[in-house]
Amino acid sequence: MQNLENLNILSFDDMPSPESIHQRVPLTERAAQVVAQGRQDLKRILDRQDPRLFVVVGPCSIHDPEAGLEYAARLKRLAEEVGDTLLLVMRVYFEKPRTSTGWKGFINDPRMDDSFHIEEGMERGRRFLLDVAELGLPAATEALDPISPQYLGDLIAWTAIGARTSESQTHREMSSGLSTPVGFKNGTDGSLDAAVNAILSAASPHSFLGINGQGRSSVIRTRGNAYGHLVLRGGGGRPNYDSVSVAIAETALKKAGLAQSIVVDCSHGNSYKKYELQPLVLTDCVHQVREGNRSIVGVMIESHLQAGNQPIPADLSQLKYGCSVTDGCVDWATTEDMIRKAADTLRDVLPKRVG
Ligand SMILES: O=C[C@H](O)[C@H](O)COP(=O)(O)O
Ligand SMILES: C=C(OP(=O)(O)O)C(=O)O
Repeated sequence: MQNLENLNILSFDDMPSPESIHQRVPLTERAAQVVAQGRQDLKRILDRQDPRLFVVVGPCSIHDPEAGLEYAARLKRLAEEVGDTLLLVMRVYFEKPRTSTGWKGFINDPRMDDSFHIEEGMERGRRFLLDVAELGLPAATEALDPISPQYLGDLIAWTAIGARTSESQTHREMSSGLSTPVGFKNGTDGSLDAAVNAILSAASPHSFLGINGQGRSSVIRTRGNAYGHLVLRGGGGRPNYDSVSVAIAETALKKAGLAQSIVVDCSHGNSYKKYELQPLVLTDCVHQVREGNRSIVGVMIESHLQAGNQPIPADLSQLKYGCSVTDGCVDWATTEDMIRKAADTLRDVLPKRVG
């Protein structure tokens, strides 16, 4: 008989179960407390019980845990300084959705040499998230592979579904079972429909295929996630952070019967992918809030120790320390300046937003 299946599959390599990766990198009491507090703070912001804005800030992707942890330590100090006004959540993005091809992130290829040691990436990714939580910082990530949350979900406080996957049923189903608030990005063409429909879909219970903690194929049945919200990231050649675009997004949410909760991504389409424009986007959003906007609950900034980005060299010893290998980022000095200015501008007005 002819072989008819797996014709394009080279191999099936064993992957440790979520349970065994948890055993190798166990959650600590301190980390659990930080994650739980982060999630609760975010939910209270989304429920308008906490007047602060949340700021998802950090590298476009983590490729070097050492530089990532240096960044996290600096961010923790800044988080303490502005914590009365802004809740800082570190971007810890390990899974990169690509427009066509390219490095797909630290979990997929932790050695950045096309060796694709996913088992190693998952364990080292979990260790990094644990270190960030131990430092006292909540973490945000993009959930791309629907199996990954079983490995990492206990260490995440906020989840993004990206512009390329907000329309995907698989990602909506997964989001309906996630333990964190989930921000759905508008499409790469700038349209809002997919994200609005995603929030509605993820709020409902779903049953779908996945794996359990032992790595066994399972039918997963979810409760639905009540904390879906919209992330405006621009697209289709134009930004959508301005007050008119925000008002249009508010109307779309209202029409769908959803809470008017919006996060503005200062990067991507909102800065025409020019990282150095992010401070201008943030300033604009902060002024909208100062002038009475009530729907903007958070912002996102792509930031690293050093400005810009770099291609991945064949000789990895040539990598510039603390510089993104995916999208361009603002540097640390600019990040501090952006966040301090936002906190100073909003300190006296945010308390009036609650209630
Ligand atoms: O944030 C990251 C990128 O914008 C996203 O992964 C797409 O990247 P690419 O267009 O370089 O593939
Ligand atoms: C991939 C990202 O963004 P988007 O989905 O908006 O392109 C990202 O934030 O890393």
